[in-house]
Amino acid sequence: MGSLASEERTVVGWAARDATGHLSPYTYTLRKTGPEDVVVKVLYCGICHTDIHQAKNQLGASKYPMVPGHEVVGEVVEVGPEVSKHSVGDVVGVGVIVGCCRECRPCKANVEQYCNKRIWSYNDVYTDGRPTQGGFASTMVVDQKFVVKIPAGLAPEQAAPLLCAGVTVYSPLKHFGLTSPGLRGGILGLGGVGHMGVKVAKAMGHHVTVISSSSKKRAEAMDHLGADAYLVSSDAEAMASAADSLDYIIDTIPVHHPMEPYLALLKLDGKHVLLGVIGEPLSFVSPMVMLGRKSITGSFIGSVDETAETLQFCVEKGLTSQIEVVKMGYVNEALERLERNDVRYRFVVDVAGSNIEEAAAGAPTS
Ligand SMILES: NC(=O)C1=CN([C@@H]2O[C@H](COP(=O)(O)OP(=O)(O)OC[C@H]3O[C@@H](n4cnc5c(N)ncnc54)[C@H](OP(=O)(O)O)[C@@H]3O)[C@@H](O)[C@H]2O)C=CC1
Ligand SMILES: O=C/C=C/c1ccc(O)c(O)c1
Ligand SMILES: [Zn+2]
Ligand SMILES: [Zn+2]
Repeated sequence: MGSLASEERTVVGWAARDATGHLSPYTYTLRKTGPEDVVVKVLYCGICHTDIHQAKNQLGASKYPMVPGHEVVGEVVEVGPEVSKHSVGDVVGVGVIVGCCRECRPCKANVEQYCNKRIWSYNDVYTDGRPTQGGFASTMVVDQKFVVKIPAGLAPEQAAPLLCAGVTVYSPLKHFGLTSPGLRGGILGLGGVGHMGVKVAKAMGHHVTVISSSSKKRAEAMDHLGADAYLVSSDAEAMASAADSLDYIIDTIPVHHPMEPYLALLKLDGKHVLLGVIGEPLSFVSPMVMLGRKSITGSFIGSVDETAETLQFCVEKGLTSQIEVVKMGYVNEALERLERNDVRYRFVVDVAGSNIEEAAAGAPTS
């Protein structure tokens, strides 16, 4: 590594250049190491459905070139002089957020993901005016506040999906008081976030029903993930017999979908927690929530503290994510397969094992 803060680093990432969302090698520079910055050599980075939403401009605010990736596990290779949380050699994680104002109510309450001045790990602008770029890259420079230690006992590739998918389910269960054993939960959409939902909810002692768009994942859900029941959402009879049975639903569907069939599954005071990013209005008639005092709410990832808690929870409970590890050269196929619901359940890119700097020699720069 070059001497501390002396120069900007030139790194290689895989970037989308337009709304096709196709990623290709891209060379760019990172800021000099600031006093509170940690330089992270990326080892692994998970592929979240949000990476598709962003790379393909499905949220309408994408800027290119864009290096996605926000389930980043890496090794600390350099620290700024005022870094106290991390040391060179630590294995650490970086998630969706890399900056916040530190002054607003959410920041003071340590739920900085709800800061209106949050800085996203990619497709955003950092305090120095540069674009932020994510974890499908050889290296990131990140403020120590947004870097979590990966605890001993978690393999780095296993830890990657916990940094978004894992904490995204852990946080609302905790926040909404849904951690007591014996609760009956529904996991709607068995993908990257949903499969962590099954695992986390089971580890909390819940009775877990997977609600899926097909029966394809039934055997795995019941036999491997430990779900207690499995509903196919188009099976009207099965859905009707499960009416009024769930304390909560964790809804991870990434596209527009009807709400009423799922609201009907909730018991009195049941909660429907929306996690999927959907850019069109969802609809339901008011008696669907009035008659049963049901709540429809949402939740956004989790704080840095909750991320550390999620990692610890997974170590203590022996939870692992179910992943398919791929090289960076496969990332576009992986994105396509994720989009067509063909992964069990999270792709994780072996970034360090893909030699992207060497492979990209001669690739286009900014
Ligand atoms: N709120 C937050 O903080 C976060 C939000 N997200 C968002 O959550 C959503 C899910 O992310 P992720 O788990 O990575 O995505 P995945 O694609 O891995 O999983 C989504 C699952 O939803 C189901 N699904 C997919 N398409 C459809 C469809 N057309 N109709 C009905 N069901 C469908 C599938 O499950 P099945 O086969 O069982 O039907 C699929 O596996 C995304 O919108 C993502 O952006 C992600 C992370 C954090
Ligand atoms: O995957 C993590 C990000 C999720 C997300 C949630 C809500 C929203 O408006 C986004 O742009 C992203
Ligand atoms: Zn994500
Ligand atoms: Zn703030």
